[in-house]
Amino acid sequence: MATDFKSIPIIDIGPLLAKCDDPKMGQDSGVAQVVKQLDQACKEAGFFYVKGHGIPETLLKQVKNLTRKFFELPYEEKLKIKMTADSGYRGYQRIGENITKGVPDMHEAIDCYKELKPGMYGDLGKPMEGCNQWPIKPTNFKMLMEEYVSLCTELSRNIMRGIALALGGSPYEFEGERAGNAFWVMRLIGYPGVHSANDSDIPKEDIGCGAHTDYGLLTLVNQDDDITALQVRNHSGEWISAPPVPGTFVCNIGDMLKIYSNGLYESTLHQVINSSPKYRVCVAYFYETNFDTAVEPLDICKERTTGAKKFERAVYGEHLVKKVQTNFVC
Ligand SMILES: N=C(N)NCCCC[C@H](N)C(=O)O
Ligand SMILES: O=C(O)CCC(=O)C(=O)O
Ligand SMILES: [Fe+2]
Repeated sequence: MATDFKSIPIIDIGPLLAKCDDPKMGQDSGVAQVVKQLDQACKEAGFFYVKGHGIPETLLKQVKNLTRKFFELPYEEKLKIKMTADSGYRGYQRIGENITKGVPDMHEAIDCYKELKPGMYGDLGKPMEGCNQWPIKPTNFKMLMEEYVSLCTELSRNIMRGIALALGGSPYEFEGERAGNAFWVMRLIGYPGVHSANDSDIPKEDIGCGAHTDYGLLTLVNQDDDITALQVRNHSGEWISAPPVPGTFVCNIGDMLKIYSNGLYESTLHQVINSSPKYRVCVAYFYETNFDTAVEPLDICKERTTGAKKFERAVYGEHLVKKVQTNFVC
């Protein structure tokens, strides 16, 4: 249950990563320390920063810089990889095309998804079938982003081992049938800065991305180092900023982990408002369950709550498809 947190904790996950391939990791005191911090952060805020994650800061910067370069291209160039339903919702969407709760978001983005082979998940997967659309310019775009995705996937699997322990399970609760073949989403996002009009107008603060929860298990946010724009809602409804902490990821819990944990951990509402004059870039990676997994509260979590299940089972792929089919104006 979210509390009235006023800030978001920073967790050094180094000791967890050092032991995450050891089946006895749960008995290690360094791991136990990290697990305790993860449990507290997931209960209180559903948000935490991670440091000691092993992904080089130079790579974090490179993916943001390439993303920034792409958004600086002329509109016609960006349209070459335009997102459509036929492209499996993969590709470029212009500012205002993504809508959250009926309001256009003031961001542009490239959406990428793990590629699904045709027919792989029958009718369920059909809307998401397609190949990612990578820009031809800059040339190393695809290679760098695919490298980044594979590092984020591995890191997320390891953080989920810690979260599985935090829930009182085995480290492998979120592998095999549940998330052993994890689906992923990556959004390369650009938020224009506020432009005060020349005639002393009060600068208009547009919503970069309206209040929402994320859909899957765990999100890794790699945000620009110099602009505070991400806000997280606490229990009493205040918006708490998640300022950049260079070299870290902001992590948060998605809807599927809320269900698995029977509400012990919540998928916290968050929004983005860029009130700086500068353009802001963010690369968000979403680690999900297997595409066709039917998610329902884990027994260990029901026991730790009231004994009764608080959420009905949900098929991740259905949840995602429902979202993407209503997220866009076109
Ligand atoms: N894959 C994820 N989580 N994307 C988050 C996008 C949030 C905005 C979207 N319009 C919405 O209303 O969900
Ligand atoms: O831009 C950010 O900091 C977060 C973006 C976000 O919440 C999302 O894409 O789901
Ligand atoms: Fe989000």
